Amino acid sequence: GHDWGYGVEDGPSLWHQNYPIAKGSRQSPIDILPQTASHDPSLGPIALKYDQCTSINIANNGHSVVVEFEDSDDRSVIQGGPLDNPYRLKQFHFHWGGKGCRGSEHTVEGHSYASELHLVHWNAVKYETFGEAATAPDGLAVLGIFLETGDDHRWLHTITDALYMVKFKGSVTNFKSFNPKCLLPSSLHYWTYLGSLTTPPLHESVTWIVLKEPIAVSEKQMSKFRMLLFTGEEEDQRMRMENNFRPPQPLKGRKVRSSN
Ligand SMILES: NS(=O)(=O)c1cccc(F)c1
Ligand SMILES: [Zn+2]
Repeated sequence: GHDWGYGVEDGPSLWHQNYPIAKGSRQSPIDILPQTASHDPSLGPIALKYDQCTSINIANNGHSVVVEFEDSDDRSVIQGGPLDNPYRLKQFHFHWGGKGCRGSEHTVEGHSYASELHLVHWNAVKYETFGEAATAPDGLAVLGIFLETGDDHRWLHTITDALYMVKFKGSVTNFKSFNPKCLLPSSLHYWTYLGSLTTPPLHESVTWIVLKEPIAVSEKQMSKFRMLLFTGEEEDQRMRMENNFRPPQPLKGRKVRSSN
């Protein structure tokens, strides 16, 4: 049922009631301090092999808008950097704020961005299914990309133009042959640390790779995300989908490494 959300009655400060790991030792997101992040020369570049990727659909799951991918083989993977294996692309989704407000999950020296894109990958070398990987300490790798408001993003239109089709919670529509490579910034320099899912069940199974360079999107494009609803078509109380981000969590002694 509806056991968690981002409201006053079910928001991030209450998630620990049903998900005690919310107070765990490797929770996400975090506030990243670039000066404290150690430059690790052993950290190679990340490689994104998305050319054969196959998007399937775009859906409103009541918490975010998600684009799912065909993950029955290694056609689209992230590898290198802190990762020992290639991790298979499963889905991507976004977190954002209200009009003109901040909405990213990770922050950089307390600075938050308008939105944050998460590309979710799983370790299909060691685990049979995404579900199994999602509960393993080295099961998932999530690539985080900051979105800041500025110029129109040429390729984000493909996504924002489809959002009207998935306005209500539970709606899903075809979304074929979208390659998320077009959403990457020019630099793949990153910070990396061991963390968790940023929504329930908050499993501590994520190697986070957060790109330093944000991408620019227009306020108009951001406003289209805010026309999505947390609520279903049948519900009479419409709730605009916005501020669907978890605030930074305690670092608890973790080290953040920098690619360079
Ligand atoms: N926001 S996130 O940590 O990327 C995430 C939350 C829940 C499920 C998932 F696959 C990814
Ligand atoms: Zn996310």
